[in-house]
This record gives sequence, structure tokens and C-alpha cells, in this order.
Amino acid sequence: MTTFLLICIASPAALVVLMYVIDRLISPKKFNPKNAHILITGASSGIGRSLAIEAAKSGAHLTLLARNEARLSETKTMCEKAAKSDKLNILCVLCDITDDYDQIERCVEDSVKKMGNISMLINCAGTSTSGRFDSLEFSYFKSLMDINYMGSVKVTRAALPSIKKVDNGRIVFVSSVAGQVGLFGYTAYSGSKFALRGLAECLQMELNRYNIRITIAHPPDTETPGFEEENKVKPEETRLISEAAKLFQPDEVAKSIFQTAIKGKFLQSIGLDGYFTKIATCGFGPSTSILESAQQVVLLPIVRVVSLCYLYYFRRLVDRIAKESMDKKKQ
Ligand SMILES: NC(=O)C1=CN([C@@H]2O[C@H](COP(=O)(O)OP(=O)(O)OC[C@H]3O[C@@H](n4cnc5c(N)ncnc54)[C@H](OP(=O)(O)O)[C@@H]3O)[C@@H](O)[C@H]2O)C=CC1
Ligand SMILES: CCCCCCCCCCCCCCCC(=O)[C@@H](N)CO
Repeated sequence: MTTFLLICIASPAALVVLMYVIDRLISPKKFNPKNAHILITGASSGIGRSLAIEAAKSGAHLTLLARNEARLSETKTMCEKAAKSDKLNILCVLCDITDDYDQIERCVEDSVKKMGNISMLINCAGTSTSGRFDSLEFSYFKSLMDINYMGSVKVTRAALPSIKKVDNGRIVFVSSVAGQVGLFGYTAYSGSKFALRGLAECLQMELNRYNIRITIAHPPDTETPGFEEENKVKPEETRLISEAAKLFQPDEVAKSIFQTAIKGKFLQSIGLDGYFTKIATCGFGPSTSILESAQQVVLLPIVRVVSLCYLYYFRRLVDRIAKESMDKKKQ
């Protein structure tokens, strides 16, 4: 009886230890940020700015790309203060990622000429708007796609020849929780963020042979200037649904994204909700760790039950607001 109990306890534990050891052996080689050249788009504000500071702390040389010159040089000063050495090179590039491809290619080539090959590209520039589908103008759907999706496509295409030349390169796409889960009010935004996930999955399959690892980041609501802007027009339903998850600070989100990219993991998440959402939406994406895949296999059914509870709660919430506004109209 005791032997049986012992086997019952010891064998799963042994399995986990074995998986952990195999994981360590086969997981992607860590990225060494020290003296690497990292290009960050959207570095003039919010999460992109925090990512730049995080990268500067780790000793990387930086290209900071955005449109606003004053805010970009503010980030540059912050990076210089955060860096441990004064030998870091930081280049600010003024570029609108919705411009023609030739223009963007020139910006990226200029950065490579001055700073050397790009070892890590972080596509963080982006924007968001929410609203009911039938009240959003078509121009929003187009502009979110142009900035969030096409912008990342163009910068990545321009940087790829350079990234292919380094060993163990990285490309990061900043999507959103709204790029994993479709929520009330985000028809235009989610379209552009889900699109990044598709791009990332395809691109990883193409770039494996160059030893380039892709990370797709799915941050939740984060307190940034962009978030403040978004809140000005947010429907009540969207606001209440979003409150089901915690509001994060850009620094903690940036740390998590940067560490995930260093490890070469495909999926990034933050917080317990983020972890559940990551498992619930792992789909057909590449596996970067046996341990992580094992968690998906074991937890998927349980997490689906949790997600159904959330969906039920969100549906009740939307119905309640619809009823309240009907009642108001009647009065
Ligand atoms: N904050 C949040 O709650 C969440 C944000 N995200 C995503 O994270 C990313 C950063 O968001 P956040 O920090 O909140 O946003 P901010 O609005 O604070 O910053 C956006 C950055 O993108 C740059 N940018 C915007 N449009 C362009 C353009 N056409 N060309 C070049 N650069 C551009 C801006 O620079 P400039 O204006 O100088 O050009 C700025 O640096 C976005 O992709 C967003 O969708 C994801 C989940 C949650
Ligand atoms: C098992 C499943 C658990 C599910 C939990 C789901 C919680 C939903 C919270 C939604 C948060 C909305 C994020 C959008 C952030 C964003 O991209 C904008 N703020 C951009 O500015």
C-alpha cells in the first residue's frame, strides 16, 4: 500500500522534474542584450518608452522610432539616466510607420548604417479606439489597420535583412488581450491586433531556420497616455468589461515583454488573468517550452470553463446596460 502511494506521488513529480530538465536543454538560447542593437517603435510614450528604458538598463544600444521629436528625446534622456554605462549609443529616428514603404526602409537602413545590425526589433507603435460597430466610421477600421498592422509589417520587412545577419535575433509584436479575446466595443481595434497574431505565427515558421525567435505580447489595460486618450470615448460596456482585469503600469508590462523576448518565448502574458487567457487562446501557435505545452494540455479544459463563466458575466453586463438605456428612453 505504501509503495503504491509512494509511486503515485513520486512519478508525477519525477515527470515534472524530467520535463523541466528537457526544457532547459532544448529551450531557445537566451538573448544577450548587452551591446546588442535594439530598435523600438513607439518609443516616445507609454509601453514603448518603458521598453526603451528597460533595454537601456540591460546595456543595449538603441534606436528609438516615433513621430514626436520632443517626446522621443525625452525618452532618450530617460534611457541615458537609466543606463549603467555612459557608452550606450542611442539614436532617435523620426518616422511615421504609416508612410510609404520606401520611406520606412530608408529610416531603418539609416539606423543600421549608424548603429549596426538589428538584433531585436520591438514593434510597439500603435493606437486604439473603441465604439459600437455601427457607430464607428470606416476610416477608424482603416487607420487602425494601417498603424497597428501594416505599420508592424512594414518595419519588420525593412529590418529583416539586418536581423537575419545576426545570430539568435528577436522580433516582438505588441498585440493586446484584445488580440486574443473579442470584446464589446473593440471591433476595429481587435481586428488589427488579432491580425498581428496571425502574422507572428506564420513568420515564426518562416524564420526558424535563421534562428530568429518571435514574441507576441498580449498586454491588458495599461496606464499610459494612449490609454487615457482611449478612455475619453470608451463605451460604458467596454469600460466595465475591462474592469474585470487589473490595470497595469507600463514599467511592469515592459519588463515582462522584454524578459519573454530574451527567453525567446512565443507568447507573452502578465498577471493571472493574462496567464489563463494565454492558455485559453494558445490555439495552433508554436511551442517554445515543453513545460508550457504541458500546462496547456492539462489546463485547457479547466480554463475553458473559466472563460465560459467570464463570457456569461460579460453577456449579463451588456444586457443590463441595454435594459437601463431602454428604461431611460421610456422615462
Ligand atoms: N495601454 C494599453 O492599455 C494597451 C496598449 N497596447 C498596445 O501597446 C502599444 C503602446 O500603447 P501605449 O503605450 O498605450 O500607447 P501611447 O499612445 O502612449 O504610445 C503610442 C506610441 O506609438 C507611437 N505611434 C503612434 N502612431 C505612430 C505612427 N503612425 N508612426 C510612428 N509611431 C507611432 C507614438 O509615437 P508618436 O505619437 O510620437 O508618433 C507613441 O510612441 C500599442 O500598440 C497599443 O495598442 C496593448 C494593450 C493594452
Ligand atoms: C480564462 C479567461 C480569463 C479572461 C479574462 C478576460 C478579461 C478581459 C479584460 C479585457 C481587457 C481589455 C484589454 C484591452 C487593452 C487594450 O488593448 C487597450 N487598452 C488599448 O489601449
